[in-house]
Amino acid sequence: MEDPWQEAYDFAVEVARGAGAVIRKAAESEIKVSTKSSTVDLVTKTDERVEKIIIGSLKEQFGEGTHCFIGEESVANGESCNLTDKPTWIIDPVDGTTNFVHGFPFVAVSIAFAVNKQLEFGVIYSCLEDKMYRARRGKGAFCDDEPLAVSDVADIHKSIIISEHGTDRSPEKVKKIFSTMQKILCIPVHGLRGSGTAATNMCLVASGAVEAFFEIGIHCWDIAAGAVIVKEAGGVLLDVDGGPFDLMSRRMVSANNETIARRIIKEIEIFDSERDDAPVQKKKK
Ligand SMILES: O=P(O)(O)O[C@H]1[C@H](O)[C@@H](O)[C@H](O)[C@@H](O)[C@@H]1O
Ligand SMILES: [Mg+2]
Repeated sequence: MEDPWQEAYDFAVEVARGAGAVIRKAAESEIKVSTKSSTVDLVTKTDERVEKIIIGSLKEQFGEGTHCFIGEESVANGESCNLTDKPTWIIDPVDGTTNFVHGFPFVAVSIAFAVNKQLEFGVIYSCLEDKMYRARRGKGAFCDDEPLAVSDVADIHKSIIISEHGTDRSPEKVKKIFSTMQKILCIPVHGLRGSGTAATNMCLVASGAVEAFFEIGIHCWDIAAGAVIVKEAGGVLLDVDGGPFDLMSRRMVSANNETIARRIIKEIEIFDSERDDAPVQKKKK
């Protein structure tokens, strides 16, 4: 078959749009909040409901047996987070749950699709802004129907860099995060930013609004769709140690070009973050 995944890509766009409409509606009512890995790792009924809607629609369309699913809330409820060679959907139903809870206006639905561990496409619907970002491997990145291209800034002094603080507030990690930010700010760069959603941050890199986004502690569902979108917009992805990008490693630098990425990497103070695909019995509580 010439183009085996086009139908799946088109369907993912529609599913993401529908999921975003559910989130927008839920944002109008009272939001009940629970916590997951820490007291600042928030989850709501909407996260769970939207993930069920997305996975339910995908299963109905493509069959249960042939496709695999890695979803943020399913993993939180004990399902496996192993990326195999099978066609696999990687889903963050509400990226930016803290923003959603507080009414901070960046919340995204993130859906990616990988085959043979290679990301084939990514769809990010920034649902409060009503912007649909999408990209297919080898076929370009778009916001709505406009092609996306990363910024052409090569001088770090003329850049805006995004990073986030994550949800692990152990003092030694927070110290490293702030020390890294301080060093980057003092390069100096034009500014540091953060939208509160990794998916949206990657769309900002892809659209040229910022030069880079990096974070340690994110999960595969936060960045899988964004990885395709950044790459197809002409950007680069690297590990925070300068090695190749590894989707399951929970760390990443995405940038408009390698010069900017490597300049940031020089300043990053790396800390441990257990891999998404770490064997379950070895996972720390
Ligand atoms: O939990 P959600 O809102 O899906 O994802 C967020 C991560 O938890 C947080 O660590 C990260 O900083 C934020 O960018 C991300 O999108
Ligand atoms: Mg997320």
